[in-house]
Amino acid sequence: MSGRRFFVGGNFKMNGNKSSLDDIITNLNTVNSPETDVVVAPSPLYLDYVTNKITSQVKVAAQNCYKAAKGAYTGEVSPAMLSDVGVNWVILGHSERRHVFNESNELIGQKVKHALESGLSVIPCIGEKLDEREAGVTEQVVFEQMTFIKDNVEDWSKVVIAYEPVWAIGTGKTATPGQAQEVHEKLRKWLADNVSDDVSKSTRIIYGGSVNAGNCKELAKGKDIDGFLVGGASLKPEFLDIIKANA
Ligand SMILES: O=C(CO)COP(=O)(O)O
Repeated sequence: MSGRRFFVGGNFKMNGNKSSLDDIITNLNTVNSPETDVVVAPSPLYLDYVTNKITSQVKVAAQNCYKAAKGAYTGEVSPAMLSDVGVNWVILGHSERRHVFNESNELIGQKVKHALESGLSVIPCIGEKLDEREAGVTEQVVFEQMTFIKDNVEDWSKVVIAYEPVWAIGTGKTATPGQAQEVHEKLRKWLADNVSDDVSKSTRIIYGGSVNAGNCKELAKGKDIDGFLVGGASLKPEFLDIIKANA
């Protein structure tokens, strides 16, 4: 056993309203998986709503935040504001932030730094696009993304890395357990070589990209796969099965 607690995140993306969130919360409030960390990330508008209704066994994350505590940044949310409403986790550098909203490695690094300094735990996301995988540069891409993250982290106990190959997100095309494990193993070695053995052994690396109730058990067998970041299936009752994938 690795000693790394299984971790399952649900990224609701820009989905849900009060009524559908109520259904999801009712379902999640039946969760009984004390050995697993469960975190859900609703739209920022509903963070307070979900935080107030969900069982304390499930933590709440933001899907993004800015790199400053306050100021003239129209439309942005700060880590200080998240803490103020009881949200202690944030996803940063998600593929949609990188590729739809053009967030750079530099900006993501700055956000990671500020969020950690503000006391949040972070889930930085990395992953290659299809053309990059086909060109054989997956490692190069994810290692470069990791470098910008690493340079901004002091306390790795507050970091869960999410490997999400862009070509597997929302496409129904999951990485095979072998493909996912291969990259996770390389990322763990990268952590050993570039940070420390301790950090490599203790940091959770979770997989995201079309995870569902049908494929989660096989994926969870990968020795370097410490859980999942789930999109579409986290909005459905099957999310509970994914939470129990390693049981
Ligand atoms: O982007 C994801 C989670 O952050 C994955 O999304 P899907 O599970 O919908 O492919």
